[in-house]
Amino acid sequence: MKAVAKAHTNIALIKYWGKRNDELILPMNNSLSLTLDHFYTTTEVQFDERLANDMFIFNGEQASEAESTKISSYLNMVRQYAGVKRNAYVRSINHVPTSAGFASSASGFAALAAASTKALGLEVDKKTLSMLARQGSGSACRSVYGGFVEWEKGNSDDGSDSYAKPILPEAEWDLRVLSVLLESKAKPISSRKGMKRTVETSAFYSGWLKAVDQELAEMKKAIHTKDFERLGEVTEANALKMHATMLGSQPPFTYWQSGTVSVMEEVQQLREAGIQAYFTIDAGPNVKILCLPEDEQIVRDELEKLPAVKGIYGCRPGPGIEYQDY
Ligand SMILES: O=C(O)C[C@@](O)(CF)CCOP(=O)(O)OP(=O)(O)O
Repeated sequence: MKAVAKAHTNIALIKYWGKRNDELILPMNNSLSLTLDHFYTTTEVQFDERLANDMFIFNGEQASEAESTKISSYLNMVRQYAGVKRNAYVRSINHVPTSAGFASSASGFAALAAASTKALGLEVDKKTLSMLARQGSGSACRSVYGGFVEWEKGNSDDGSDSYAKPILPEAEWDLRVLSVLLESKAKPISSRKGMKRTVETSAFYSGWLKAVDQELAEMKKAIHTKDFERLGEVTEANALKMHATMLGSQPPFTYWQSGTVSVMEEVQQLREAGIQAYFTIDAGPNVKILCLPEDEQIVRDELEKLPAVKGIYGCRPGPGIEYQDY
């Protein structure tokens, strides 16, 4: 059987930063994200007993050795879950401007989880799909739903209570997320490595955990009351706390570059001029800016003046996983 699924990227507003179980990808804290419309992955999966081994075509090319190993071990987990041994043909296309600074692992593993289970004829509910996607990459579990989504960290050792749940559908609040692409020099430390070093060595990690639940509660209140100013304030404060934990790690590290800081300063100046713009930053130098639709153009105009800005991609709240006919 063959199946095709489409999953969108998401941007965390309350960050997932730190695991309590590396193997099952179980987080230390709850996180909350917004699924985006523009950036997505479409993945086709076909299981066929005639295949001698798994085959991957990624963005039209044979996947690298490292990529193939990663996907194959993920498919082994799905095969074990389904009780089958057949190999698979996987064709994935990332509609994410490769350098846009949006990690495509979230949309990639969400689409792979959906297409592989569907290709095996499994009817999995969204909770199960979220738990399967989580085992590919933590943030992928949130892309199962559209709009605002919370990832419940869970407390069990087997991860059976660690999955995403919808908070507010994408059609309910029309915001903008501008992904600002900066000239990035060094290859940042991967989020997986970065969070591991932080959990194991950071002098500030306990402060992160102490603050995050309160910030999450404040953000959920801001979403339910559509208080954009509060949403932005909490988003920015949470991102800064996450990045502060890295500065307290051994050895210390940061993803920020001079261009990152120049965008942060511009956002502060926009607010002083009365424009409601707020930033968040993930495991890389690029910055994502939250603003209201009516302010998108002025925010773009000001950011484009910055020498470090190489591109700006505008996104709106996007949908959850979709299966495609073929
Ligand atoms: O997205 C967020 O909540 C915050 C971050 O982007 C901050 F940078 C981390 C995402 O980590 P991910 O790539 O999911 O890690 P994995 O589970 O080790 O694969």
